[in-house]
Amino acid sequence: MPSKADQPFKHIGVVGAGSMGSMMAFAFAELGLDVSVWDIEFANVEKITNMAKKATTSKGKVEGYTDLKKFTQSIGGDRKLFMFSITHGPPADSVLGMLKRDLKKGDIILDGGNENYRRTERRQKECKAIGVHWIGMGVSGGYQSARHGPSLSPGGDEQAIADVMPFLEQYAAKAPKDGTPCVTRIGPGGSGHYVKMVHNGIEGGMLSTLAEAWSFMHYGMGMAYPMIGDVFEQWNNSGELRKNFLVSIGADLLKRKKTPQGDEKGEGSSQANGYVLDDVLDKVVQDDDNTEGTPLWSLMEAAERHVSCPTLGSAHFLRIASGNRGERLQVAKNLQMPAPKPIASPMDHTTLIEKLRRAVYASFLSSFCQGLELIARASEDESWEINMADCLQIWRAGCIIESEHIADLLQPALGKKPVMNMKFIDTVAKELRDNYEPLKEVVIEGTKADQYMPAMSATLEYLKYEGGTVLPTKFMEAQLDYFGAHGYNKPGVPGEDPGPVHKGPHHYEWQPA
Ligand SMILES: NC(=O)C1=CN([C@@H]2O[C@H](COP(=O)(O)OP(=O)(O)OC[C@H]3O[C@@H](n4cnc5c(N)ncnc54)[C@H](OP(=O)(O)O)[C@@H]3O)[C@@H](O)[C@H]2O)C=CC1
Ligand SMILES: O=C(CO)[C@H](O)[C@H](O)COP(=O)(O)O
Repeated sequence: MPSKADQPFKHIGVVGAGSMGSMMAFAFAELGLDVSVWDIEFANVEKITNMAKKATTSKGKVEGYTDLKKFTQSIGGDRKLFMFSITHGPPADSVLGMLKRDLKKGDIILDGGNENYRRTERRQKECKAIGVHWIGMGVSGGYQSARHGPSLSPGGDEQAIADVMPFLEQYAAKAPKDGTPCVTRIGPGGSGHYVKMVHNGIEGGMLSTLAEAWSFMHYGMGMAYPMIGDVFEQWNNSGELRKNFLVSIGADLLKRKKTPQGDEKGEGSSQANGYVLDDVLDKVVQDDDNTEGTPLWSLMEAAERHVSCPTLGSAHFLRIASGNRGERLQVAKNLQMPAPKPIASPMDHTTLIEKLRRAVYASFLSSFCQGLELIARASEDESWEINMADCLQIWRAGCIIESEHIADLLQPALGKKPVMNMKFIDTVAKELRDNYEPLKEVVIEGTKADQYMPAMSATLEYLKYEGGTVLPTKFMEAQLDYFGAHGYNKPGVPGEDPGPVHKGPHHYEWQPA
């Protein structure tokens, strides 16, 4: 890892003092950089200025600005370095528009927001015209990692990224096994934001899977929160789900009791002895208010690039249905669906929990397979030459999808050449095959008890049809030919079975028009 002396930037401008931007500012100051922070809201700037007064570990200064010109002028050095951390889309465009007049040739802007890669590429072109480098950089791990070291996926100009790499390597999370910084140049253009988008798509599949497992244990097996927390803790300690970030925070979350004082803002305060989780409603709304877009973009990309990502898709549609609770409650009155009920399984408790663990693993691994296949497809289409093993390396720490066993399984099996279908890899296929039966049993038990299992059941179907040899699409293809003369291929005919992915030469006149 480079020393601080190799780091050419001594000052950085952070654009946006939200949850992420403010935490990044203090992390940079701790690394010894002077930090100027700009935010459109005076209250945000005031907050960060007050925090800076109390910060004891900062080696550099942290100063806040609402005046953009004063902000840029405050940043020292021949070349200015910025970190954008604001809401994607028009907000980021409008701030770049205002900032542009104060930028000079050679300046570098790292966009640490979750931005759509096409917009990133547009901004790269706009900035290139004035000699400025716009680097689309995924920053993963939420505000805690932003403060202590996230997983970073920069994409864009090779030299500009090489110039900031010593700084990024200092800032990034370090892989627990060997201390390697969880950052690498992903590739040109919008590839860095693309990889972060897919990271969040995988994250969506995993979040839904784990929520389904929690619900299965709580509503299906009658287990209290701390008991489920113990199960998650055991899962996280060893085996296929070991050192898994979402499983580990799940264990912590399930044991968090309310206290008379609550947190520093009084949230979670109660004189009674409940759990903080009791206060959380079943509404995920960030897709509705358009502040986040990554899982949605992942799905749009999957559909457009013809990559089958049903675990990510089902997870996302659950989220969408959850957001409009008002509508849902109205529908509930009409649909009269049975509520999840206790699971009446012949399996004993320990056996069922073990099957559930393996079902969760199958769904997690399938989420990775789907996401990685999307990266491989995009890398080929866009000529990005993404090293897929590098993606696993940067996901080893500091990020939400951190999963030690999955990284140990996938990283050695991947390399520079994109693997278009992860199930071609024998070790991956074996793991999926070995965990198919427990996944099936869990989905059956859950479905019989009206449990919610969108991601897990989508994974089950995915495993079946991805390697299926007698799919029902035989009948679908015939119907398509019946009403649309779409043409079909014939079984056993050389050049047709399996043949290329082309329209078949045969049409049967089922019903003359
Ligand atoms: N939270 C997370 O876990 C992660 C978030 N990200 C990404 O980081 C970025 C920041 O997220 P986060 O800190 O969570 O979000 P916050 O909502 O806390 O911060 C958003 C920032 O964007 C600013 N902003 C919004 N609209 C405008 C506008 N029109 N003009 C100028 N500034 C504007 C906000 O300013 P103000 O408050 O003054 O309106 C605020 O500083 C987003 O792109 C997000 O997708 C990436 C990884 C993880
Ligand atoms: O980027 C993130 C984590 O990786 C952020 O937490 C983001 O807010 C998650 O939102 P979404 O699920 O909508 O992507």
